[in-house]
Amino acid sequence: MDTKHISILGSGNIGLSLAKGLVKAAILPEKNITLTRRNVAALSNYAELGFNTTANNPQAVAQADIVVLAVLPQQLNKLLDEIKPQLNPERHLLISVISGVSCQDICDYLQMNIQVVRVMPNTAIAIAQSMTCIATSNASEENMKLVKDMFDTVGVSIYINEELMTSATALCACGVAFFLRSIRAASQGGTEIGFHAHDALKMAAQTAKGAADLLLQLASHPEQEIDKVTSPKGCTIAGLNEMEHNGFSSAMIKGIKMSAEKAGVLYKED
Ligand SMILES: NC(=O)C1=CN([C@@H]2O[C@H](COP(=O)(O)OP(=O)(O)OC[C@H]3O[C@@H](n4cnc5c(N)ncnc54)[C@H](OP(=O)(O)O)[C@@H]3O)[C@@H](O)[C@H]2O)C=CC1
Ligand SMILES: O=C(O)[C@@H]1CCC=N1
Repeated sequence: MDTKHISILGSGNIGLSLAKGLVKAAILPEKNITLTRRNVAALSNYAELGFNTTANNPQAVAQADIVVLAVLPQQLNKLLDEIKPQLNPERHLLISVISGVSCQDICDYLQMNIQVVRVMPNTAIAIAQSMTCIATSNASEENMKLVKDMFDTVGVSIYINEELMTSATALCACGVAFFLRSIRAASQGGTEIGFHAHDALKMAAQTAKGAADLLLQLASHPEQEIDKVTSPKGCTIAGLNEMEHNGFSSAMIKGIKMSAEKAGVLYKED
């Protein structure tokens, strides 16, 4: 893909994670990536690394083949107003990572039939470990493949129906925070039972990574692996049941449902 130029409009947490991932996976060099934000001074470290940085969105669009929209949902309409004169449906492919905004919402707002691919990565894209969901209502198969190939190099990606995008947001994008909070809680428990905080965090994180890899590498079910840990009358089942009495699974399920509901109204709330 080294002949393409990607402009990421809205280079905050996810936009920068994406840029780092693309470079790390050698999909594109820094010079083929333009990063924008209004406070462009905050991108000075990235300019030093060789990325193009600017606050000028129309100029960034004019340079690009692929335009990534990565602002907050409530910032989108203003951005679309700004770049509309530069957008060319024959040339540009839009990739939107914005939660709660459909491909059709973008075409309707622009009053333009431009190809839009909706992508939901997570921040682990910075280390090529994203779970990325991809959907469209109007992009060509060729462009869908291009986007999937791109995101496959920075983690695992799947196509989903666009109506499941807000669910994917909750499970996979918000999910990073949910699992991190679980690891943090485990480390706090570890400190209470005797480990220094930094040791407890490392031990909890590696334990979580091993547990996830048991599922991914062995293609097994969580309960199958849990059964191997829970010795009869043992300490694991005692701890696990105590957690369940306090609503562990229920809290995670309710949180994911709440996030999915919220993801669905982010754009409309504006
Ligand atoms: N964070 C995550 O894990 C994920 C986020 N998303 C989605 O990605 C989008 C961005 O989220 P996130 O990165 O967390 O948010 P951030 O607030 O970190 O990033 C948004 C960025 O957009 C910039 N921005 C705002 N308006 C403009 C504009 N007109 N032109 C150029 N830049 C602009 C802001 O900088 P400045 O104020 O300087 O302009 C800011 O850096 C959201 O829609 C979110 O739903 C999707 C998947 C995962
Ligand atoms: O919290 C949010 O709204 C964004 C979307 C998914 C992850 N972060």
